[in-house]
Amino acid sequence: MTLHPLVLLSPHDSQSIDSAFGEDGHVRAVEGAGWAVARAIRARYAPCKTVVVCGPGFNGADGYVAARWLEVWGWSVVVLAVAAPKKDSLVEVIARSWRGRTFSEDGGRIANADLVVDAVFGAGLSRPLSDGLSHILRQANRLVAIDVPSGVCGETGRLLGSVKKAELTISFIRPRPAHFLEPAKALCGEIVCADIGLPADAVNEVKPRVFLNEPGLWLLPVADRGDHKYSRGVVSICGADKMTGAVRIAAQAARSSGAGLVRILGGDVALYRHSEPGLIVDDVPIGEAVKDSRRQVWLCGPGLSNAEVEAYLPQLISAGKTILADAGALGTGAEAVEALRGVSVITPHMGEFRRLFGALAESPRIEAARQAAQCVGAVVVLKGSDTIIAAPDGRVAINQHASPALATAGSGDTLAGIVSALLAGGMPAWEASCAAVWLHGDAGIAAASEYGGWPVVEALEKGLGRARQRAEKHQNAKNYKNLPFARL
Ligand SMILES: NC(=O)C1=CN([C@@H]2O[C@H](COP(=O)(O)OP(=O)(O)OC[C@H]3O[C@@H](n4cnc5c(N)ncnc54)[C@H](O)[C@@H]3O)[C@@H](O)[C@H]2O)[C@@H](O)CC1
Ligand SMILES: Nc1ncnc2c1ncn2[C@@H]1O[C@H](COP(=O)(O)OP(=O)(O)O)[C@@H](O)[C@H]1O
Ligand SMILES: [K+]
Repeated sequence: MTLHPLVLLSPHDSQSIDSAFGEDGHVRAVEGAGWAVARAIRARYAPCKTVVVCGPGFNGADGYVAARWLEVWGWSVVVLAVAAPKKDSLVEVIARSWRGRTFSEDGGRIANADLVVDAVFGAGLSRPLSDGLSHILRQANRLVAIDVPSGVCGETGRLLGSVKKAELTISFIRPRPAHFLEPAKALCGEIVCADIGLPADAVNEVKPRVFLNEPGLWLLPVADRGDHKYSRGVVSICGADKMTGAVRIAAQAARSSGAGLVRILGGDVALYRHSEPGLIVDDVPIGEAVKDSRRQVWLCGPGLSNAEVEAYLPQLISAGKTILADAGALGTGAEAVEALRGVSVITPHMGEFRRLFGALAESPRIEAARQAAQCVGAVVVLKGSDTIIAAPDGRVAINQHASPALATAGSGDTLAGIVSALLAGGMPAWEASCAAVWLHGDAGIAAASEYGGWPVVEALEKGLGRARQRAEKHQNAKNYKNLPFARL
């Protein structure tokens, strides 16, 4: 058994791995980690005046090993030991293998160095970084971080103090959630992940719950000779009377991402009938429509008023439909949360999330999304530049594959349409949501390159067929070449 390539390691997972290493194994792991750090640096920088700032734990230990290798390769290296390792600890033994110049006071060395290596604290930091330490690191001109820039909480991406931005961050085995979560993400620079070996026992110890959202985490259904429109899936969308554009955008996105049939029910029926000819428009009561067992998947929310949501949502829930609730269906406070019980997926942006869940919005986004998913019993897609997809069972995916070009009105409706199409295609809710976020991001990246960075929302749907094709290609690849970090 191996660890899935898309797993992101929490500090807790790392501790489980470290205990599986045993003492000898741990020394080998630190040797491997320090060597990887030195190699990653050597591959990117010419030999220069370097200060390695070492803390008291294993992050510091990696720093001592990296210093040793850089010096072997002829670099001018000094260590600034900002805290001594614990007496008689393994870190102390490893630190002694560094025989070069060591200082305990900065004395202006950091400001004068060409390169500073931050080996002070790793991802498991539990207390805020002291002002003294952050002052020292902030003087660096160019910084390379081991594991995470010191002061970053590896699990949540929160900053525990004032953190200096790194140009390069080198992590081990698998990246950390923080490497892809704001605000930490913006401070990590290029991410390199080094393979330092993993004891077989460790794989069983790690219970991965956080993943990078890339093809291979999920599998899209592929086109088959025997397909017919019902096998590809039917999406039904609750029609709005006034904000009809949102409904049409969602409908087009659902069709462009593979739904066999998309129907709009109610709202401004005349307008919908005169819009895209591929749409089917119904003017029957919702109570009638839910009796059709082929119409299992419903999108409720884009463009809808409160009154419209009240007319649709309870009937859909009591009919046991698979529901995606977005926009207008995401109301205010505990009563609105209660009204959502029974839906499969909700897709709030941060404003909608705050309105629904109040104080929970103040928690780190990954924790907030996970708790909200447990609270509603639905998949929560917390949108943003680092969209988080949380399942009620605790699984979380973090999406990187996106573009700021998506920050345009109606882009959320596009996403809702894609999720609906994948649900209708038979994917489970979390997988459908993850895949949809990736396809949406891919369409955004493609539209940005085609329209000079500033596409209108209607351009997104045009990229969805190709996005799906790219996802199918990558999801079948064994080598995971297209990840947003380099591998060593
Ligand atoms: N499994 C893995 O992922 C591996 C991780 N390795 C390294 O191991 C590191 C983790 O090692 P540790 O768990 O020793 O963590 P750290 O090296 O971050 O050190 C934690 C130590 O600092 C103290 N501390 C925490 N916050 C503090 C604060 N604000 N002020 C002062 N002291 C504070 C703690 O009490 C503890 O003694 C990783 O960052 C990575 O560099 C590698 O050596 C090999 C394998
Ligand atoms: N800077 C960004 N980088 C990547 N994706 C973004 C960015 N800004 C917004 N998005 C994405 O665009 C979509 C916007 O959705 P939403 O706010 O609901 O828009 P609307 O309600 O106008 O349709 C979300 O999927 C979000 O993740
Ligand atoms: K560090």
